[in-house]
Amino acid sequence: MAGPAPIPLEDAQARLLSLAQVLPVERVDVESALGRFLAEPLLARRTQPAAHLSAMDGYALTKDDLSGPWQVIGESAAGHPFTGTLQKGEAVRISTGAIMPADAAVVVLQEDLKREGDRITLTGDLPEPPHRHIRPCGMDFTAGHQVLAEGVRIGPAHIALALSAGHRHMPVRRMPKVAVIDSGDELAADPETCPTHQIPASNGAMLVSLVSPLPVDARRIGPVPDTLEALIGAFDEAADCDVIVTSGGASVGDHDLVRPALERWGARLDFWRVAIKPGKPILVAKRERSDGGTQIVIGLPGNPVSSMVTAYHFVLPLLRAMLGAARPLPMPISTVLDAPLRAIGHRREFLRGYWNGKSVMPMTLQDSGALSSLAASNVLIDRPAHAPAAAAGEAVRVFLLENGGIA
Ligand SMILES: Nc1nc2c(c(=O)[nH]1)N[C@H]1C(S)=C(S)[C@@H](COP(=O)(O)OP(=O)(O)OC[C@H]3O[C@@H](n4cnc5c(N)ncnc54)[C@H](O)[C@@H]3O)O[C@H]1N2
Ligand code: MOO
Repeated sequence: MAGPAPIPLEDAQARLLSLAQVLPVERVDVESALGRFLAEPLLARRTQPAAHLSAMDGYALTKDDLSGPWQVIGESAAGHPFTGTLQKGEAVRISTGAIMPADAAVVVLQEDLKREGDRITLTGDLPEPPHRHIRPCGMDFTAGHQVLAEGVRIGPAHIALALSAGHRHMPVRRMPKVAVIDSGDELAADPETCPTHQIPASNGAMLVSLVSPLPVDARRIGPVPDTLEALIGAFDEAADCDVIVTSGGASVGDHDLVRPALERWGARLDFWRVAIKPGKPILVAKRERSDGGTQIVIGLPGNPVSSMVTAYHFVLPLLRAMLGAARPLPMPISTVLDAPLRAIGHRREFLRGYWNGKSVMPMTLQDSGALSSLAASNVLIDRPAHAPAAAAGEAVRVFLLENGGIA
């Protein structure tokens, strides 16, 4: 069977994302929200700074008394504000982060003053403009205003911002349950005792690792032999999952049983075959569960690089969409080639490469079975269908892989 004509990547991604249902909201401790996606806009419950603060260590003065000398009459330290009144000819010692005395409007750096006992005289420059070293009340945010948008992925600074804005908890989406099924008679579960007619099952572990930086509850099933019964048994094992990912058995061979097994299991095929290389035989199906929930199955091609590339462009975006991400699809960056590339055929290609921060070197070995060059890569070079040959120095788009970093 030849199969349907492959559809363009963007169309396939749009179809998949239209199947995605955003998961229900739950509230979590802000401190454990790293990597989650904010489910509702977060409004500040307080103003920050809550008062005018000094941004430097020095002395606070009133605004029209800038020639000195001045008498030091007290101190405003962080956490211990000065509560008295400040007159002309007087100064308050002030530290970084401390509240400005009510009557003060200028902070002179201690480096620009000489102190003898409680008397200070100007030896350097006055601040220009005079309020330069003051952080005004509400500079960062004010109560009632939005500090974080819905769909933002929570990183370290978002955690600090949410706490500063007065939140101990934040709303996020429930973690999706994901099952990854390795399938194929040739797959050995134990890599240490793998005979010549088999290969160690490696895609399942790779795919679970790929999704693990996202807030998901992912597990691996298999390896499962090439029979309809075994595959249906594996799907049954994943009956509690929101997303099921298979690898292998997606193509047109006699032993490629994922599509018939899905049909028998009660899933409906949405699309099969996308015009990308590697990864053409990818399929997407949907199943309505008896409890009213929906399961999405993504059948990835078995070649390890095809599995990785299709998981990058389909599985990760689907999970991000279900988690409520504002931007589920990956964004490429632009760089230049270190070596020439050949012309491209009718399928858009994603070539493996190493990006050093300035330019990208394509891997010599581009076979979709080559894990060695995949592991040495940190980007996918995006070559459009029918692109002519490209010379070294030409601009290309690359997608950054989270593949062990760039060290
Ligand atoms: N006549 C045709 N043959 C093929 C076509 C086609 O259009 N016509 N498409 C080719 C393309 S493109 C791809 S990609 C592969 C994908 O096929 P399958 O998804 O059916 O994958 P398998 O045949 O099961 O396996 C391919 C390859 O990958 C190894 N593999 C599979 N699963 C794992 C795993 N879990 N861990 C490690 N390695 C795995 C498997 O042993 C094979 O070597 O089909 C082409 N054929
Ligand atoms: O599309 Mo296949 O994934 O070239 O190897």
